Amino acid sequence: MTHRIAIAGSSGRMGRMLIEAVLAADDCQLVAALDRPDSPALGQDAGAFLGQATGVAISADIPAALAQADYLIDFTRPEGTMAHLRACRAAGVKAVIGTTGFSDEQKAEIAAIARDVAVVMAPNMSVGVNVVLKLLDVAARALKEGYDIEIIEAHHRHKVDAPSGTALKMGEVVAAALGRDLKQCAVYGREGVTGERDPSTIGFATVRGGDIVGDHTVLFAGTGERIEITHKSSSRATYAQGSLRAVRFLAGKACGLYGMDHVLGMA
Ligand SMILES: NC(=O)C1=CN([C@@H]2O[C@H](COP(=O)(O)OP(=O)(O)OC[C@H]3O[C@@H](n4cnc5c(N)ncnc54)[C@H](OP(=O)(O)O)[C@@H]3O)[C@@H](O)[C@H]2O)C=CC1
Ligand SMILES: O=C(O)C1=N[C@H](C(=O)O)C[C@H](O)C1
Repeated sequence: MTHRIAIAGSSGRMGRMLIEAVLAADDCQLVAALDRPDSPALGQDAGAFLGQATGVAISADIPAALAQADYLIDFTRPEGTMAHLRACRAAGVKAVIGTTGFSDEQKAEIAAIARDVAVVMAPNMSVGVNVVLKLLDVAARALKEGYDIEIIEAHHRHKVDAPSGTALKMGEVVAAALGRDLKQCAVYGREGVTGERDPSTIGFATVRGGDIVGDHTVLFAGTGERIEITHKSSSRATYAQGSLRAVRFLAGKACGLYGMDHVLGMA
């Protein structure tokens, strides 16, 4: 079976990685590449950055792109993803969403759209991070008492949202395992005279610099010992390969909102 794929944000860091992965996959066909209406890349061949002619020109015409596609893979920004998803619902095109930084209202709208069309959404498509999420559930349940929990993430200088979607997901997993609500217990940075640490909190620290692809550590700090569970990405190819696994998973689904835990058989 050939999966006909449109890529949104095709000139972005992930967009390019996805185009390369789709072109290399025997069971996938690149049928459209989208960018913003003011992008200087419009009209260029989607494979130009690889020195490859694909015959697919980068365009801003969302309905025309989706008319040729069975799937859209979207790593853009929340407002872009929402516009693309509404068009996916209208066109009956399944979606893989990697974008992070959605508001609660946007997440609710995505869930509503997924009642009509199948969607995989995950803040991190790598197999490794999704295994780490399972490890965190086990660790948090075992370390319920006497351990302070801090989540530290580091990314490249171009990242616009903080904490990362992955760090927030890690916080949600840990909070759920402890029976806490992340919205009530998260502390996003500290400054000045903060007072002693409240043991019921989950702290977040964000580092931005250079070309760091994506590092995440969850620290369980007790008395006399500490446990650190760390994942480090050294290539965006893992996110692209995870996205193609999500496309193949969606082939068998008509509607519903799924995560990478479903795709990887770990739900
Ligand atoms: N789930 C996962 O595994 C991963 C998720 N991400 C997430 O993916 C997203 C993109 O990351 P990255 O590729 O590094 O970002 P880039 O900034 O490199 O690329 C974003 C692309 O989306 C386009 N874009 C921006 N805003 C809009 C819009 N409103 N409508 C349509 N297109 C738009 C950009 O165009 P222009 O340049 O013209 O603005 C660009 O082509 C981020 O949210 C990031 O956190 C990243 C890696 C892995
Ligand atoms: O913007 C990035 O680069 C990344 N974003 C995702 C996130 O916010 O968690 C995933 C990965 O860490 C890379």
